[in-house]
Amino acid sequence: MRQRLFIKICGLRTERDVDTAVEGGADAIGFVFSDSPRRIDATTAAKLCRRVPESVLTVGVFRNQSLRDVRSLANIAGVSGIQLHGQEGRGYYDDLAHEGWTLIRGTAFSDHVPRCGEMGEDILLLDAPIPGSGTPWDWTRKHLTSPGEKWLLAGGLTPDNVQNAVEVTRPWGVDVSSGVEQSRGVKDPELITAFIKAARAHV
Ligand SMILES: O=C(O)c1ccccc1N[C@@H]1O[C@H](COP(=O)(O)O)[C@@H](O)[C@H]1O
Repeated sequence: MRQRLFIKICGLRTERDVDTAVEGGADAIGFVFSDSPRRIDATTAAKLCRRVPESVLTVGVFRNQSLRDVRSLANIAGVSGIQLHGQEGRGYYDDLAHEGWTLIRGTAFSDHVPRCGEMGEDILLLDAPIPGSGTPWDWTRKHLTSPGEKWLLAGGLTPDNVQNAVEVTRPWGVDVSSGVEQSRGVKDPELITAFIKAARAHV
């Protein structure tokens, strides 16, 4: 039997959107703490995190920020996971290891398929070159090499294409931001619900 697909909804900023994702069955939700139209301050994220059951992973998303800022913002928000989406090196991951966070490494897909765990991450996220842009990459090339067990497909996913994307690439999970928005940075609850339903409808 096929394993349950892990679903992360990223770039949340309101109580309504957090509740919709959790009630819809998301396994993880993301808060963006780097430059982005979805950026949220850590105090607001902390209030939102308090609405989320422990079974749902709360993730702070960072990009080329200092370790000091990452630790500080993640602690204030009270997230359980840290997603690094820049050029953070192995030493950066080593510094964060053993501090109790689930570490997600976001990286653009290229001809060299990275392996989950090679930088010390718990989950690998394969994305388009510009994260959060809503641009899909050529998923059909992924199957040339498997990136390992725990990897998330991301980049331009929508309620309309996620089922096909999952069937083609067979990821451990999926991550979406733009594809569940009514305008840049503004989530659409109906699209969040539709995305989760469509992602879980794969065969
Ligand atoms: O969403 C952002 O603005 C963002 C900023 C900095 C790093 C990562 C960001 N988002 C991540 O991008 C992917 C895919 O997004 P999309 O569905 O193509 O819009 C997702 O994993 C977000 O975590």
